[in-house]
Amino acid sequence: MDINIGKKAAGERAVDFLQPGMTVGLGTGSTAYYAIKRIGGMVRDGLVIRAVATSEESARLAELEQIPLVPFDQVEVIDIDIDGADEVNDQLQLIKGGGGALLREKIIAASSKEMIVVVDENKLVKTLGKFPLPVEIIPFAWELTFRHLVALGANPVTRMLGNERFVTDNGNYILDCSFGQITDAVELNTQLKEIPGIVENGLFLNYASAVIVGYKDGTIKEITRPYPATKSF
Ligand SMILES: O=C[C@H](O)[C@H](O)[C@H](O)COP(=O)(O)O
Repeated sequence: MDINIGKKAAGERAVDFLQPGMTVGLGTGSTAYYAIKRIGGMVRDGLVIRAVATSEESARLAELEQIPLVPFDQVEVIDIDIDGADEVNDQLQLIKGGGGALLREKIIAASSKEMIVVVDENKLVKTLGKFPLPVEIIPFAWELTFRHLVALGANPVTRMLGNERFVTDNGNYILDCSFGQITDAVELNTQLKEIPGIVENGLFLNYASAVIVGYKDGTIKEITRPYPATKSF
């Protein structure tokens, strides 16, 4: 229960940065949930914004909350993206995709002027890699992609949902990859991008503009990037 106090504090605080007229990216997961819920309350109280969702799950929540959604292809730029993370290091590099939403999350983060990451205190790490890195792969020849990842030392495990393979919103599979401590995330990201069959991986290296950390006593800490995020597309 305590953990949700931190998630709620962080998720709700991020919403303070919204301004009327903005286009907002709605993240996925149990922390972004609190941001979406608060945005919903503000919209019902008269705040005019429009939003794009990073997953079907977040789109459903936004609809319940009466937040106006626009299809991503009708949006040129997103003002603020509020999203969670599975791990954050002190360079504001992230692992994301614990909920399987990494591909749309990365597309939306890359299209956003600001990405505010909301996490509870347990997500802060010195070195990325304790949380297995989610890698989204296309079903075609997935065994071959799996073998490429084994050769890279990824120890991949196919994500399951009950007895079936987990399938993303994009119709793909997820391999959860344990590389051990990821000391050079930039190099790993480059290596993963060279493997055919990988659609995207959960390393978000230059996206977060700020991280809001929520603690179990309800306090928050805001960490801003000392230099502007440079996004590579
Ligand atoms: O695919 C899911 C997303 O990347 C989530 O934002 C991430 O897993 C963090 O989720 P939560 O806030 O539930 O820990």
